[in-house]
Amino acid sequence: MRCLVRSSFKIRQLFGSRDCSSYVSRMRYLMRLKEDDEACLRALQSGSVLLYHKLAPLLMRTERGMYQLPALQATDVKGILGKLGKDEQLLNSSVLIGCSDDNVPQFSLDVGSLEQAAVEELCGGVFIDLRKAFFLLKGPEAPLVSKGQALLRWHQTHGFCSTTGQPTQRNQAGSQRVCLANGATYYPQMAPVVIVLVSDGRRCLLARQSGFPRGMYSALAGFCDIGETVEETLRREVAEEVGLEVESLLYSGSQHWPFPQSSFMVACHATVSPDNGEINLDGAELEDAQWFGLDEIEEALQRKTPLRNPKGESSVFWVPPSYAIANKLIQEWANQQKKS
Ligand SMILES: NC(=O)c1ccc[n+]([C@@H]2O[C@H](COP(=O)([O-])OP(=O)(O)OC[C@H]3O[C@@H](n4cnc5c(N)ncnc54)[C@H](O)[C@@H]3O)[C@@H](O)[C@H]2O)c1
Ligand SMILES: [Mg+2]
Repeated sequence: MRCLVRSSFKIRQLFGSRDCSSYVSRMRYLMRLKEDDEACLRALQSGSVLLYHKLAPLLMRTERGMYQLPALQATDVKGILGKLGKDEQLLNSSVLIGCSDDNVPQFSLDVGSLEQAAVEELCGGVFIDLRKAFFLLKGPEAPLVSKGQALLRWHQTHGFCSTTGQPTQRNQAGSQRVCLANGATYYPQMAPVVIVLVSDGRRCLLARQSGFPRGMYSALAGFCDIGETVEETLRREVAEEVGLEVESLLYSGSQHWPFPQSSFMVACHATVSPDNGEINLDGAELEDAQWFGLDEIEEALQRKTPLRNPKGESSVFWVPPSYAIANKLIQEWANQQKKS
């Protein structure tokens, strides 16, 4: 199996236009905040805070009917806590998630212990389940909100050491937890997943699980087994799910995917021989898998929202929306086909 990586091209494309010195200073600043609890606590006082209620992020509706993240500062959050008669110390349980381009440290905080409606009223926003919120936000706000939720979720589910059973204690940034009994350090985790768009040179292969929304087909995906390389997972998943033997692969990009929990999606293109393209479906995981030609794919890519039949279900073929890395793979394949 051949493995091709468009490395130098990719690196220039991703980072070429950035102001390198300010990027480096921002990353060094974040690094320091992860290591220095007091510096992180000070940074929090002048930082921006994304609020969540039981892991649902707070969004604001704009005058044009769109949604965005409210620009809350730490002082705003203290004001809200004060008005609700709650201890300002709750702010200190915020976790560090990044630093904006204009050097403002960004945190996320779950206020699930407060009354949801009261917080919404004071903020002029609404807490929306991430599955919906993710698709309502534009640009870098969607990955930021999913990162904030992923880190909060990890803390909520890793309060105890799996060896001693004793409580673990977080650092101020929330980048790690330590067991006070045996000193074991735990770091936030993502589960690696390979997502692959298989092509036979003329058509691409998309599949659907029974739980997908009606009519939606996506690229094949699968979790990496422990000890596997990306290449091995890709080859195994394609063999398991559709019974095909991959001949070559090409890395495309990656994405943090928050559903159902944090996955690290590694996206690739792969080819199979057109002479051995007969699909042999694993019915336990997939409901259907089909080869699609360029015309069908282009039509599906142009469908912004799926068409609905009178029962409210989509009856046509459509593909995941632009935020999903599956969409990027399908788009790349279509562009490549049009060139050749
Ligand atoms: N962002 C995108 O464009 C996109 C597109 C398709 C799928 N996905 C995501 O890819 C992920 C994996 O796809 P899949 O469901 O086909 O995987 P899969 O083919 O590996 O099948 C899932 C099964 O794998 C097992 N499994 C092994 N390790 C696991 C782990 N760490 N967490 C959960 N289950 C594990 C479970 O038995 C589970 O039922 C899904 O979470 C899905 O949301 C993302
Ligand atoms: Mg799968």
